[in-house]
Amino acid sequence: MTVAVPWSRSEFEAQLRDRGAGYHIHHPFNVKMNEGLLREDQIRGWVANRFYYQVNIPQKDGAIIANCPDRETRRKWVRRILDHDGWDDNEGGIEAWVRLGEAVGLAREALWSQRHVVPGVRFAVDAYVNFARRVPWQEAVCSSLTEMFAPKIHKDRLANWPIHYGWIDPAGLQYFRSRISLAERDVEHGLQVTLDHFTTRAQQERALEILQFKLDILWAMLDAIEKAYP
Ligand SMILES: O=C(O)c1cc(C(=O)O)c2c(n1)C(=O)C(=O)c1cc(C(=O)O)[nH]c1-2
Repeated sequence: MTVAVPWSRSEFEAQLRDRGAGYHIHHPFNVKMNEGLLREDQIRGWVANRFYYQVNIPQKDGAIIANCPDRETRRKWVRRILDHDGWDDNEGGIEAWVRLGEAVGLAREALWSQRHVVPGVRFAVDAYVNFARRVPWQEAVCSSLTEMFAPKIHKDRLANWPIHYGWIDPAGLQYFRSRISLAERDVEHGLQVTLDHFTTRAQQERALEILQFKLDILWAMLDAIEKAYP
């Protein structure tokens, strides 16, 4: 039996980055959003449904920490929880998302009630959190690497929403602005863990499968949102 040679670190990273072709930036609903083709109720539907992702991210990151015996990793990973939940005077990403909601005409209570969250979005997000709970922490870290592709999607929104959606107060877009540098920092750490841990060719291929699983979660969310707001 021949055993495939592992990819070099840089080739492995290139393979991971190639998976960006399947990122939800290319989903028809996101393409329409970016081109200014969505109605107000469709934008509101997306914001209300994505809130379910936002509020679950800290629980997902808490699950990774709960499974991780390495103090150095935990010291870095815990920042992600604070980024979303906030601390002291920093209101955090979840509150910034609520402000985005208000800017598109959704009451704070409408977001927090989660009454607009459709089943497909709930199932997809829950699958992500449950994955992080049950797999080795390095695999859960790997699943966060869709964030490699997120700065571009945030930048697109910052560039295009003010042009196409004049009815949205640009101050509401602060969440997207804040995520660009945070995502870059997160990816640097997540990639380092992934490149260090998945070293045999079989493990590297497993990492690509994990990344695809996460890409599918994001894609399935937009499928469900697109269907709910035709
Ligand atoms: O708006 C987006 O398209 C998008 C995508 C992703 C992603 O790729 O998972 C994240 C975010 N935003 C985001 O804001 C965020 O905080 C975040 C955390 C994570 C993660 O997997 O830990 N992904 C993402």
